[in-house]
Amino acid sequence: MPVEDNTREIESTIVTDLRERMSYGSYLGLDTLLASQHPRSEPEHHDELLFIIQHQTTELWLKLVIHELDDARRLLAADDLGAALKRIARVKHIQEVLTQQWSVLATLTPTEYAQFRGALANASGFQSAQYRLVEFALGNKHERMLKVFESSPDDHAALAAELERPSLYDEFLRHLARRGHAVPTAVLERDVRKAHVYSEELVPVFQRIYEGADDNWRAYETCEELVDLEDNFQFWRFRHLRTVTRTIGRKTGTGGSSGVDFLQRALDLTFFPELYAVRTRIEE
Ligand code: HEM
Ligand SMILES: N[C@@H](CC(=O)c1ccccc1NC=O)C(=O)O
Repeated sequence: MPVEDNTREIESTIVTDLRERMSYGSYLGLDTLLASQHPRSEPEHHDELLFIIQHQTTELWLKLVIHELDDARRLLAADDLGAALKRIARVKHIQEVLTQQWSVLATLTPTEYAQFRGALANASGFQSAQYRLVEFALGNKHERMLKVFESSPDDHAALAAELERPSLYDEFLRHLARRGHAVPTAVLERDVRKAHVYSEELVPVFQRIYEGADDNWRAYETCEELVDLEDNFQFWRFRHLRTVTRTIGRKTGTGGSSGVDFLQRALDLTFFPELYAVRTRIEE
């Protein structure tokens, strides 16, 4: 039943004196967070705030993705597959939010973007340290990507450390080997500083897991979670590519790349190639 004045009574027990107490804003650090949007266009272009917030929200979610992937790797190394799966499931949901979020930026027309693009100078998403950390954590290592971070020592150090760490896939494959699966030695002893490359000998390992799913349920489930993760990552890359195409066409990127052609080539990259290869071998 709607009340007459259409106003909710503020209950008398509600805490209103926050002088000596921790508040919502102080807990969340909102003074810093909400003072961190600095449009560069002059006079300020209305749509630059959208552009900044779209990137900042992405970076916040990427921070959580890194946190979850770090813990998923720790749990895989401890052979705790069930807990690792929970972390991966959360990452999948974040990826879905990030992919959906492109529709907000798609409200930016090419004309509007052109009016403040100059203010971005040579800044580019290519310089996102957290995005590169996630790519590395998933196994798309590329040492030369570090060069662009030489001017920010903390980011450079974080990426250099990540380059040396086994990826999520490396940890899963090591776990499978400990459980008696015939993961090739060359795969287990690979140089983790390099991108994972397709191993023909690894496919039968997954074939056995898929054929005997009932006996390897957790491993089977993890395989499927990883496929979801890679699919989701590609969906994000695709939406980025389409947004770039509709916003700047075939212009070169502010980061110096060819633009859409460069981004298109990222769609040929794969994190877990054997998990896709095994599908061809599933008996009918
Ligand atoms: C109108 C919006 C956007 C345009 C026109 C655009 C354009 C581009 C272009 C041309 C590149 C290639 C590098 C370069 O030369 O600059 C690039 C890379 C990249 N952008 Fe964007 N971008 C947009 C929005 C975003 C957003 C919202 C994010 C989220 C953080 C983002 C993240 C990235 C990342 C991570 C890369 C590197 C991709 C890779 O290495 O494969 N971009 N972008
Ligand atoms: N590379 C984009 C500029 C851009 O999108 C951007 C600029 C500054 C900070 C983040 C960005 N996002 C993704 O590349 C362009 O060429 O228009």
